[in-house]
Amino acid sequence: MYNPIKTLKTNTIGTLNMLGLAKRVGARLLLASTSEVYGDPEVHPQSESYWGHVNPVGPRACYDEGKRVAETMCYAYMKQEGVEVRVARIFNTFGPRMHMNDGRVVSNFILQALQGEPLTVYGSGSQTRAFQYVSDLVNGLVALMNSNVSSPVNLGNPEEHTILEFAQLIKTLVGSGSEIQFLSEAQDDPQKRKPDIKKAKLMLGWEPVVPLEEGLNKAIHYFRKELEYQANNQYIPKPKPARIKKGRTRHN
Ligand SMILES: O=c1ccn([C@@H]2O[C@H](COP(=O)(O)OP(=O)(O)O[C@H]3OC[C@@H](O)[C@H](O)[C@H]3O)[C@@H](O)[C@H]2O)c(=O)[nH]1
Repeated sequence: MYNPIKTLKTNTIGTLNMLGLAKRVGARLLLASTSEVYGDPEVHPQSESYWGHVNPVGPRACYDEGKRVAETMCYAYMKQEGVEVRVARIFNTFGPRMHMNDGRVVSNFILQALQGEPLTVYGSGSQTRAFQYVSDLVNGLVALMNSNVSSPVNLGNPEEHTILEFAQLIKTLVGSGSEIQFLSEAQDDPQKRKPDIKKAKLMLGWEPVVPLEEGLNKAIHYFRKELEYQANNQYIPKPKPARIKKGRTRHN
């Protein structure tokens, strides 16, 4: 996490401000919550009824606990002030126009594979994740906002992969000769993660439709173009014009 305190402030004070605004103008508020509320789960797959297993003082805590309290605040404002809330628990999502350096596994592996650098697997790579394409998420969020479901809903793709399998898949799709490099395990890294999406299917009529490889090919295409663009548009600073001194004009 780049800035834990800012992350915590955004998730707590930011959500509080938005809830106050929603109350004042009578708006329905969408909270982009996260699968991180389940922490390193003891239940698999994770359904919305699971309370989670988060280390409150670990390195992920500012994000995880920040989102957990954001959910708490939503339901306090709903019950006490009548604010309408919709809470999406979003699982790992990717697609074109994601930030190249956001540090998550999809962007890291694609960039590394395209640049011929080693793909950095944290730990043994046996931990699992389920990756969702961005347009599926957007459709789920629209369906949620248009529904009358005020309790939390998982939005994710339930197709589960180990991180090592995922590294190999990216290498194949990119056609890359990069090696796989094993680095030390990230502290408190969830070992398994897969959404139970029964609730979204039943109550929103929603499920992901974009196959993983199709989505990854679109993301790879985007990253390739971005790298080409950056290589062709290096910023070359122009020499500054000479500074003209203010003050009395000198007459020599
Ligand atoms: O270079 C990398 C980056 C990540 N990883 C591993 O890949 C897995 C996925 O890590 P990511 O950083 O992409 O993100 P996570 O899945 O842990 O959480 C992310 O997606 C789900 C959302 O709910 C969270 O809000 C978001 O932070 C982890 O096990 C991580 O250790 C690597 O092995 N190498």
